[in-house]
Amino acid sequence: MEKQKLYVIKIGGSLIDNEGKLNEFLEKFASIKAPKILVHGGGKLASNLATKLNISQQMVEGRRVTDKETLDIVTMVYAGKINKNIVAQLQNFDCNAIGFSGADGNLIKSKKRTNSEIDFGFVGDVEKESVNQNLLKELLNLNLVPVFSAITHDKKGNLFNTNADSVASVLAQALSQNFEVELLYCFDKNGILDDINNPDSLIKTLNKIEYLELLSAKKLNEGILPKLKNAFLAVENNVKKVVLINETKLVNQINHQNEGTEIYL
Ligand SMILES: Nc1ncnc2c1ncn2[C@@H]1O[C@H](COP(=O)(O)OP(=O)(O)O)[C@@H](O)[C@H]1O
Ligand SMILES: CC(=O)N[C@@H](CCC(=O)OP(=O)(O)O)C(=O)O
Repeated sequence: MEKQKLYVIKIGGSLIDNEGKLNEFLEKFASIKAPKILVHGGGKLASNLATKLNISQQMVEGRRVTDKETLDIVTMVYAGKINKNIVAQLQNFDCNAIGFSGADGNLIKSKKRTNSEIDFGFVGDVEKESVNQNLLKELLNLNLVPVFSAITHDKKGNLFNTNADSVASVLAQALSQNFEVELLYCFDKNGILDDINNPDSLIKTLNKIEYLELLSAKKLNEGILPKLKNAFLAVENNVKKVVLINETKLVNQINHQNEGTEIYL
């Protein structure tokens, strides 16, 4: 039997930081007819609040080192302010959104990140087995639209900060068992650029070998690193289509006009 199409769509800091652009995006997202899940980051907003509160922040390879104070900030900002605002805006566009952290309904478990030379603190890593896909399927069957922040839990009472690109990837991987999943990473560039300063240098398709070449040529840095790592993990784990696109191109992408960078093995 043919699998039903499902979109897993991830948005990040620069869009969330701009109320007007975010609302435009959410109106387009709400208009997608197929089942869909939204995953949001919000790193910029969390960094701004931390600066105001004089709590210094450190990013390593696109991931935030998260001490207890920072965990409180990201929980409030991601699972609170941003998640609830997005849900309210989607409701305004007649999209029956429901907001979650990974702890809600035990939807996404994570394990403290330990496989690194530095201690990231309260940062949790996720894998496709971490996703409670039975509950997610039930929610989608009810025509609800799950909206995820990147806060997860270990089921021992601890919350963890998880990279939002990783959350989107594992959701897409887990749901690929039952759906034909298209994973879209929406961000502020047109896709992967060969020259970060030239918006016309879009790379339309990227396979693993070309990716490793870009890495060694130092053409990829910081925020794009977790995005690409997770994009490749998704295609390696049966996600049907993975594309990195400009956040203004969502409707074109849904209408099959490929405009960003499509990821291949
Ligand atoms: N080769 C590249 N092509 C596109 N973007 C790149 C590249 N190298 C680095 N980047 C940077 O990665 C950023 C996206 O990562 P990030 O800011 O973390 O996005 P988000 O918050 O949406 O997850 C882009 O805005 C860009 O500055
Ligand atoms: C562990 C870790 O790095 N978590 C991320 C979660 C938010 C995120 O990914 O936000 P963007 O998608 O807007 O970058 C962070 O705190 O920045």
